[in-house]
Amino acid sequence: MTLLRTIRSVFTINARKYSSNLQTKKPPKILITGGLGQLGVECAKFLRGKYGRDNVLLSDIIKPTTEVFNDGPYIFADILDFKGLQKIVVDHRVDWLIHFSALLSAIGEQNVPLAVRVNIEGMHNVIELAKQYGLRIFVPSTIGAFGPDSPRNPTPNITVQRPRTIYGVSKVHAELLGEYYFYKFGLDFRCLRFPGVISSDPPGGGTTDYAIAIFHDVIRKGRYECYLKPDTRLPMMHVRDALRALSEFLEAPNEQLNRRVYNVTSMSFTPEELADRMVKHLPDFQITYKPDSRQEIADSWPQVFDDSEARRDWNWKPQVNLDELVTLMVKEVKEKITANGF
Ligand SMILES: NC(=O)C1=CN([C@@H]2O[C@H](COP(=O)(O)OP(=O)(O)OC[C@H]3O[C@@H](n4cnc5c(N)ncnc54)[C@H](O)[C@@H]3O)[C@@H](O)[C@H]2O)C=CC1
Ligand SMILES: CC(=O)[C@H](N)C(=O)O
Repeated sequence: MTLLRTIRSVFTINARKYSSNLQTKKPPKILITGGLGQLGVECAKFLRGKYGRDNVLLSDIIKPTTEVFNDGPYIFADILDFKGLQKIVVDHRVDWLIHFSALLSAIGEQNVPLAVRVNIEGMHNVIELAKQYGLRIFVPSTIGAFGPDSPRNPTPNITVQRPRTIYGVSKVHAELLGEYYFYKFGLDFRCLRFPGVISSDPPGGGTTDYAIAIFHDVIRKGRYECYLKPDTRLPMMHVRDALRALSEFLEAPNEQLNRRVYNVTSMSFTPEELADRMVKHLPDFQITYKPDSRQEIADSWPQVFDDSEARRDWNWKPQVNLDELVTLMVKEVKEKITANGF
């Protein structure tokens, strides 16, 4: 059999398996790695609403809160332990893998060897795992996969990628490896490049974290010291849109996808513009600016992200604009502070 025919037949088998799943409405069994970070818990809630509580397995290497533990299945999974991952996929009959484990941009610069292990070695493990067991695999990439040589306003889907953080380098590596496995082995690899994702959960140590921290500090203390300059423009998105993008993209039929890696975004704003919109809800707060090493990272990232290919191929469309994002965040952060003092 020629290589091309082999790839086609792997595809046909996977596509048949999935379309028969859709016809019988058998929901996929989904494993989320790195699930106790900013995105994982919300993602599990969202997907459990869609596919059923027991069909979404949340995993991480840290101990879950009682609330997370009671919310649905949770297991220990270290992405650096290949055999452990194999056992989970077999024991739980996993169909889809959502790979969230990572060290983000700012924290990655503080521990480069660990970022290499988690972001690069970990990626090697999960992609081999997905290939071995015929899983559909989703790996998020980021605006951080671009660098100072990339066009910044707008940044198209295909352009120069020369990031200057280990986080960015590891994400470009993940994108390329995933595309390679797709072409070589027919692996159903899917990847979205997210902008800064905003939610009320604590962020994991990125450059866009200010847009979350500002709500917590202003609501609790009435002031915020921002580590980026007031005019630093970055692409952003509310978590509601991010999870909807992930879910719609995961469900898109293969025939609709011209790429395995897509830019997605909702909006772009600066700290100053965000603070201006917040004043409507929280009139008396102070913001000061004290740029640190994250400024250099932000200055090398896209300012405006071009997601026209995602809009064209699988009908991506954001729903939450800046005013709605501020309204949602004020409400959600207040609720979180009341509930657990965070
Ligand atoms: N939050 C954001 O603004 C954006 C996130 N992304 C991507 O989405 C994914 C999830 O992001 P967040 O939830 O914000 O990250 P996070 O930093 O909040 O969470 C990452 C999780 O990975 C876990 N982890 C670390 N080492 C591990 C290991 N050896 N085995 C298993 N898990 C391990 C950590 O315990 C942590 O819970 C990441 O891949 C990130 O690059 C992409 C763009 C934007
Ligand atoms: C945009 C991201 O990937 C993340 N939030 C970070 O700032 O590192």
